[in-house]
Amino acid sequence: MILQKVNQPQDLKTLSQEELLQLAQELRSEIIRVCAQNGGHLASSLGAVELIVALHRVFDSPRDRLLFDVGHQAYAHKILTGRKEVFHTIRQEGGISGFTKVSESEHDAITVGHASTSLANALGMAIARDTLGENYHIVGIIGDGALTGGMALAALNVIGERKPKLLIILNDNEMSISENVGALNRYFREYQTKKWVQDTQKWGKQVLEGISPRLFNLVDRAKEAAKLMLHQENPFYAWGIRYVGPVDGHDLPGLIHILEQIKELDGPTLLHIVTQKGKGYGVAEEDPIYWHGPPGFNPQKPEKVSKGYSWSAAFGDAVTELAYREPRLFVITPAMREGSGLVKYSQTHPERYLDTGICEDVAATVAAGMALRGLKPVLAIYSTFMQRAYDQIIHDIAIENLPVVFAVDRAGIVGGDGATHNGVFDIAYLRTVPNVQIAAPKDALELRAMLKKALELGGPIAIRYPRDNVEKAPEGAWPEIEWGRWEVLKEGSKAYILAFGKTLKYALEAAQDHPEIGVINARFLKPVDKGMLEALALEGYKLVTTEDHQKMGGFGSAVLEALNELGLKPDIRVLGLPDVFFDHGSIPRMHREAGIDAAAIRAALAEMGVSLQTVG
Ligand SMILES: CC(=O)c1sc(CCOP(=O)(O)OP(=O)(O)O)c(C)[n+]1Cc1cnc(C)nc1N
Ligand SMILES: [Mg+2]
Repeated sequence: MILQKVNQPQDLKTLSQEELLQLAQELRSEIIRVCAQNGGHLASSLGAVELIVALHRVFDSPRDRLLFDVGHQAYAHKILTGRKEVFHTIRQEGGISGFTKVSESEHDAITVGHASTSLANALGMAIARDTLGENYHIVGIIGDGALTGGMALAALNVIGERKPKLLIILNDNEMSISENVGALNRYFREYQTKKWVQDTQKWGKQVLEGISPRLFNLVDRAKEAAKLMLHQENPFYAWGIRYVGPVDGHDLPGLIHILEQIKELDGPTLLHIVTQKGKGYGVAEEDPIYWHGPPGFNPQKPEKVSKGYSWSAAFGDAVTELAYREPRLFVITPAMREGSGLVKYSQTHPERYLDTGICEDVAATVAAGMALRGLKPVLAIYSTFMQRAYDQIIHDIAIENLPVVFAVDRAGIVGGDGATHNGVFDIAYLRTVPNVQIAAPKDALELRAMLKKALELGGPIAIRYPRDNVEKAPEGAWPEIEWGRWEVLKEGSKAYILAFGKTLKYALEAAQDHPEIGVINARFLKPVDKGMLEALALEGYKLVTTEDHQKMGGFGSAVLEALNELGLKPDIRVLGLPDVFFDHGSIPRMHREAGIDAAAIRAALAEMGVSLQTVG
């Protein structure tokens, strides 16, 4: 086993070419083994194995800085940089992160999880290096999906002008999570579709002329392509960036050779490598979408597993049905078709579906444009990724009170993806924006009711739901909902728990068998239901709010502000996530630690003197 001899990157310097090739295979086996037990970003990491071996062979981490965009493809990097003994803990409770993380290793140049940040970060590092008169290499490794992000494209614009010595590696596997989208992606597909360009170049014109005019034309196209390959129209040249490629991203000796050739070039160089997502593992090569981030599996007999009926599926079913009833409905996703439950919708309503690529800011303002011109856009977006569209929500949507519905998925702590992916700020950052309303359904039926009503009401409305399974709503069910009104789920004689989303189950659990404790489905978070709140306070009930969101600025804050406006001071406790980041791990454990679960609710009630007699 070569891997046994490798503990740090410098151990690669003495390996022979055969040993490096063997090492790549061993890395692949280890990534498959660990992803089989833990789940994780399998296909992306398999596709980057040769690249990472070549990088650590040619460059000297941690002196040289390797910046992995998104950081989900860096499993081989983690193994090669002193973490092979703990790699089996990846994404697990107390284990290493599934992304690169500065605080985890000196070899991790950036802490990531959100896409498209590596190039701006690399530019900043290059400026720091040059300003301080230091001398080391900086390499930004970015996928074709991440390159659809505005941050990445804008960074290229600055890099091309400032021209620091910087290597950018475009890892192009034609995939984001779904198939990749965008004009740049199309450019690379059309003009460097490797096979026919290489074939025609190989055959030569005279051979083809003798065969048939059709093939002759093929050569002309190849000539055209060659002209493009000579960068006549290559966009990177417009950005002032040297373009090298495309090259085979799995040809380890070739990669090492070319990296050694271009390593010392001055100014910014982009090396375009073409890889296969899932390389080296059949099922992942065949279906890089499912195997982008699978749950655990049997490595000898890998099979797709159903993760149950999720809130995302409930949303997808709802908009798919709604689109037949509402011809102006248009659904937008920023590169999260599968994650947002939109595969079926994209097939049944392709003419009213847009995947913008990984650019939430663009997606939000496209929705604004649609709304300004008579459509009813629904932007399907994860809470954490909606952070990228904050100014667009304010500036392009809320000021004019445009009818845009935000279907906010993954609201709350998400588990394995950790701090970069938790959806725990959206209530706070949306609540402060005038005209924006925020709702949280308790089940799939209520989600349908809210979606339908939101499209009728108009204005910017966020409907948020957690990463969780939910009971499927009957097809065709479109219940009404009293907009803005909370719902009493259980009467109480002394206290009420105000909850929504995942914490509703904690509230019902805390109140179970306790007649003195009532539960309210506080399904409208902005505006809160002041009428019901006033009645509860005036009748002297003790109140507990609980939310899977930062306490600061969350739902509980909204309730306190409303009580203050009402001039009421009931005995109340606000439970929410403390002012820290929650890393990857078990959601129930984090909820317990954060003090938002049933035990915490009961403790808060006891502390307010509500004795819990158990009945029944
Ligand atoms: C992990 C995660 O959240 C990923 S990985 C990924 C595809 C990246 O494609 P790329 O071509 O860059 O890499 P590849 O997988 O090797 O093909 C997306 C869209 N996401 C979700 C996502 C959405 N939006 C933002 C801002 N960041 C992230 N990370
Ligand atoms: Mg890709």
